[in-house]
Amino acid sequence: MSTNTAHAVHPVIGIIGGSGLYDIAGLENKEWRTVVTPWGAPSDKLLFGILDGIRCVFLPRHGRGHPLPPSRLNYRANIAAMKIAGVTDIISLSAVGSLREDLPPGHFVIVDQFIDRTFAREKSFFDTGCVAHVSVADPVCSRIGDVAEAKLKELGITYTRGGTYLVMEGPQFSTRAESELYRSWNCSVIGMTNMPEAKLAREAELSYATIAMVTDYDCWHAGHDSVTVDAVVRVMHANADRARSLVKAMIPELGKTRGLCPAGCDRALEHALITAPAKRDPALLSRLEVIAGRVLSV
Ligand SMILES: CSC[C@H]1O[C@H](OP(=O)(O)O)[C@H](O)[C@@H]1O
Ligand SMILES: Nc1ncnc2[nH]cnc12
Repeated sequence: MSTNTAHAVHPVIGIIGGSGLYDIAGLENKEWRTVVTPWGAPSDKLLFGILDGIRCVFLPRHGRGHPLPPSRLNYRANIAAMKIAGVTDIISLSAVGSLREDLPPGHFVIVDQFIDRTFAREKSFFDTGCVAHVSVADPVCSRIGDVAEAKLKELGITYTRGGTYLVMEGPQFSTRAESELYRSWNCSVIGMTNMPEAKLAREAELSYATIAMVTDYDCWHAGHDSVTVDAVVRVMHANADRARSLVKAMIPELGKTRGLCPAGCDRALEHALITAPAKRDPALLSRLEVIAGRVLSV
């Protein structure tokens, strides 16, 4: 890991909790605070606190009590709120269906690719009047993935490093034909939320990684019932303690003072802006300040 102390980063760890994970354990000085963003309201208040001396910020992705479906999440507000809160690194925790025999319920996957099949969501902070194209060739931060892997090993949690997460629109689960199609594409797991979340985190120059927790075999497996919410919730309850232990173990390592992200996540906008300064829309620029002020002000 780079120790470029010329640019010392004191990390603030963001945790986005998915279905079944509406808080995190062990936080001290906890406070739920409203964070206002230029893109509207995030899913809920954010829970600020300290864990092992490291500043942490938790957001329940669907809100406490799960009132929000995947297509109605304000992904831009969620990521902007994390950025405004000073977060540098995001651990995304998600319940997923398995598309592979060797990824049974209870298994954890450190996702490294996505196929984004969502179509009814705002996917960028940028727009007419300020266009940017960031790279998402490697959509997650390998540095966070390395920490996750080391801690999963220490905790004895069965996991797989690497795998493609198919992001569907939902809210209905897949048809069997869709499930088989995604299997033929070599996808590992399926869920409804991590896109555009990961793309937006990249635009906001936040390091982001997904720990996917398998809850079911979707609907393709002849030996298992098709997925239901009951089954997902049952397995998530069993997984939740392990997810909390994992987060608690990752934070001291991720929270160490470091240099710039070796994976480049914190510099994603450096070669991404294309709109000529004279053609930029001042109203959009002022909204973008919290996300891209670092590159827009130079
Ligand atoms: C409750 S099953 C479907 C639901 O669970 C997953 O959410 P998350 O990624 O926030 O854990 C999935 O993507 C669906 O939104
Ligand atoms: N089978 C499945 N499809 C989509 N999202 C899910 N979340 C958990 N299981 C899922």
